[in-house]
Amino acid sequence: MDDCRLYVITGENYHPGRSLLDVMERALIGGADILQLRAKETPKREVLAQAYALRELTQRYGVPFIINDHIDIALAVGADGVHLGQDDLPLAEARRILGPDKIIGISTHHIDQALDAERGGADYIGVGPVYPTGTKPGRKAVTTDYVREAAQRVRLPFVAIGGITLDNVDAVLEAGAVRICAVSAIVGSEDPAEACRTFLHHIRLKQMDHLIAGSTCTVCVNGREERTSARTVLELVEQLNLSGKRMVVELNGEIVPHERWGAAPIADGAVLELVHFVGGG
Ligand SMILES: Cc1ncc(COP(=O)(O)OP(=O)(O)O)c(N)n1
Ligand SMILES: Cc1nc(C(=O)O)sc1CCOP(=O)(O)O
Ligand SMILES: [Mg+2]
Repeated sequence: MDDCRLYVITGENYHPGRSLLDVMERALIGGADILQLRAKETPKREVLAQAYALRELTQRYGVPFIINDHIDIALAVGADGVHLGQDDLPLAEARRILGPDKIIGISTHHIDQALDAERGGADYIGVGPVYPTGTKPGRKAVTTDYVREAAQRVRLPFVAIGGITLDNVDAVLEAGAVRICAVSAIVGSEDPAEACRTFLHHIRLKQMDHLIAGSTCTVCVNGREERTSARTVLELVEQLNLSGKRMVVELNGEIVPHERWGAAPIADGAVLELVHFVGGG
């Protein structure tokens, strides 16, 4: 999952007259590096047949294959894992059934759900819907604010999903996503291979921006912008020559206990308040 950048999900209603296998193979040719079978309105036996066919296709391209919702189908066809939502089988049960090696992805719409999934042993999370989308009508968009929050606070790989198109993907990447997931913008496009190539081009350009900016990021410390290569609160405190000082550290509005400084990640845009006690008595 770490290396995946472009996650493509099936959506048969988006390509009338073109076969599922043809469209998904075009996505793979364009560089999709993880595929999910999601078929909400299809009879289960048909989903099973589609799953066998996509298992064979993804194996040919050496790409992980995930089944949405149906753990039994994932096991039957030897898929690499499943994707589960907040109302699907709980993560712990799914892990018990699937064992330690299968990939389990969990949809999240709020940071608390993301942190729960992380603690519960998910392999990745979905963060969305970033924008309103006809693929999940009626779902409130979480906006790029949640993407930004996930980028700062979640250590697990996450994929941004929901209403992402070639017109808005830069804003999602700018918010800190490094993995993009899409249905309609890819399988509904005239040329899914070209759509994938263009998504990947945007993703790589953003990766290059990060490299060019070096390994530093901009954080706001007590109201002042600082560039830092620190990746944790502990490293930042050391870089500011404040080690050993009695201090309370607030990261993005939350106090970080001293024993967690070494594990508290700092990402671009982090806001820190370092309250440093001077003198005694
Ligand atoms: C990568 C990814 N993220 C989110 C979802 C949505 O899953 P869920 O919330 O269970 O909703 P349905 O897809 O089942 O309608 C997903 N499938 N994949
Ligand atoms: C299936 C799904 N899950 C979402 C979530 O936020 O959990 S958004 C979504 C739809 C993604 O399709 P499109 O790229 O066409 O908007
Ligand atoms: Mg589901």
